[in-house]
Amino acid sequence: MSGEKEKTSAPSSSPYVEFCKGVNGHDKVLLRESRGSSAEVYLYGAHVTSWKNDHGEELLFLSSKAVFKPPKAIRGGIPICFPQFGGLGTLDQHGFARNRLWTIDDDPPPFPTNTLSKAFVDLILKPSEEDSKNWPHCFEYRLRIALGPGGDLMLTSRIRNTNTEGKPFSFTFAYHTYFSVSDTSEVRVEGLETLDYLDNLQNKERFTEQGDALTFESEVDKIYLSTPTKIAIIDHEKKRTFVVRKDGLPDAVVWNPWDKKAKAMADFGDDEYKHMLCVEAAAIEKPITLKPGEEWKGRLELSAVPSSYCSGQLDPQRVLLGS
Ligand SMILES: O=P(O)(O)OC[C@H]1O[C@H](O)[C@H](O)[C@@H](O)[C@@H]1O
Repeated sequence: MSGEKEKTSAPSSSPYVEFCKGVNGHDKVLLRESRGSSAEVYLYGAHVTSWKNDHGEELLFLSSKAVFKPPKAIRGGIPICFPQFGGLGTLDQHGFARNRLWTIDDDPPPFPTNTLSKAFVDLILKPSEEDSKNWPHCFEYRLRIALGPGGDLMLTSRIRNTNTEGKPFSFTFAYHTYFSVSDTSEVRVEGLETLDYLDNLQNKERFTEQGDALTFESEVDKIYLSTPTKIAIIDHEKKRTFVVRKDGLPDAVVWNPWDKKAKAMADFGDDEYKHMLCVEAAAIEKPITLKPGEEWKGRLELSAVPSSYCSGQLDPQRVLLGS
């Protein structure tokens, strides 16, 4: 019958997955694990904006000045940088995936995973007309965001070249994670010592990192190359260690804007640089090339474990070398 309102099949919520509205009415998905951990992701940018442990503590940094208004990307959480990291190409900074409205993928191809997580959502992005003008490639980008039984946050990207005329394409990529920290002066990063890096503050010149954990006293913007699958971010004050586990992502960007750049960013509080650190699992030095039909998978697994040197509960080296 004409005029009948078309029924949209709103996805059905469950105790583990709730579809709701967030800031400025943007569609948001809430993931909840049975022991109390939770995460939030906006369909805009497929952007994780919150990840809380089972005590309800927020583990990701989200700027108090974040603008939830397209085309601006949300400042904080885990922006998706695809199909271009930074200014390494002809597209806008970090590509367009973080500035697009993704949709729920209600019929994803089978997902080879060993997690029993019920708290997950599958999102999908395909190129718009506009995107195809600037980046003339056919792709399907499927992203699964899941909370593991222990509250770990897992992001799995599957990007397939769906081009039918035989054209391959290449891209660079990052999960641009903003970790919430007590104070940058209390933070050290283990796992990147002695590695080579490109310094974005020195014309991307290549250097070799010194031999012990990274500490922070000024602006840092470094692309570490061929990094281990595990990196530890130790917050001494909070007695908490973030463990970044990554697969298919050989590089890692470490970024803190510090005071001058913080003041220059309208969507970032002047003092917020003290309470965040970006450690971004990435594929930058060697762009990923896909032939038609080929699929790339990039996995990020974040966990937050109690760590206190005095109690000897956690030795970062054990975490890095352990399972
Ligand atoms: O402001 P954005 O476009 O989100 O970029 C924020 C930052 O992202 C990455 O960390 C880059 O290495 C930095 O050079 C850039 O400033």
